[in-house]
Amino acid sequence: MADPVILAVPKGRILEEVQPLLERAGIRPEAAFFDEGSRALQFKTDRPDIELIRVRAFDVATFVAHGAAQLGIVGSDVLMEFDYSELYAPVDLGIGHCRISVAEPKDMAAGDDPREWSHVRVATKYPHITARHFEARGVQAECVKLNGAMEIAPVLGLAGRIVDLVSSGKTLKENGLVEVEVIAQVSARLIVNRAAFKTRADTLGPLVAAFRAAAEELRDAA
Ligand SMILES: Nc1ncnc2c1ncn2[C@@H]1O[C@H](COP(=O)(O)OP(=O)(O)OP(=O)(O)O)[C@@H](O)[C@H]1O
Ligand SMILES: O=P(O)(O)OC[C@H]1O[C@H](OP(=O)(O)OP(=O)(O)O)[C@H](O)[C@@H]1O
Repeated sequence: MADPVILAVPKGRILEEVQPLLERAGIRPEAAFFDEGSRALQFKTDRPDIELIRVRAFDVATFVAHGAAQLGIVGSDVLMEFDYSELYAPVDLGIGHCRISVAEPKDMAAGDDPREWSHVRVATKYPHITARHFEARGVQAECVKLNGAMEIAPVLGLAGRIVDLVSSGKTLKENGLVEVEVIAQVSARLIVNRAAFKTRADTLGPLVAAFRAAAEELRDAA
């Protein structure tokens, strides 16, 4: 039998929303997959032709782009940041909804007009998205790359503004920040390695179709 297809899934907050999607797509992972306490990284499913790996969100795209995994589930924020030509993103899965935004301290926003910015210093996990956004606006942007907890940067003077994901707005609020510009809406996508999509079309074609149908069913049920 051919090697199993590897589906890369991000650990963390998306995992909960992935569960009904996998179920509807007809893939039942072994129990340890949904156990956040499990230290295993690779998991079997009830289908001998499909295995799962659980990796960091940004790394899902890397595994699939290099063909180490053939399929992945990843936020469109990650695809916007890396722009991998080896990836094909055929299905919007309708989960992991949030937006990527510019935020600044509440006090600063009171007397600030983003249309008047000429230079900004921004703390972010997304330096490429940030650079592209401000370049298109004709604003000179200096990025400080962080891997998390961007919200603490303005109060400590690391950068006046941040670019980060916002969903309920709770994280911004609790850190005295307000959203001043929305850069893009974000949701999770199914990604496929382009070369594998050709060489393993018999397995990957039906799987892409199953995820498309599962996402539509969940959208209709919502
Ligand atoms: N507040 C949110 N609401 C909805 N979706 C989100 C939210 N935050 C992140 N996401 C989505 O989930 C993905 C993973 O985000 P998460 O915050 O779990 O990553 P992380 O904890 O920074 O990852 P890691 O620490 O593993 O690198 C993001 O790429 C994004 O698409
Ligand atoms: O608007 P909210 O609903 O508050 O969500 C926004 C927060 O969610 C994400 O972080 P997450 O909780 O995934 O934590 P992490 O990035 O620190 O892992 C994001 O980086 C924000 O900090």
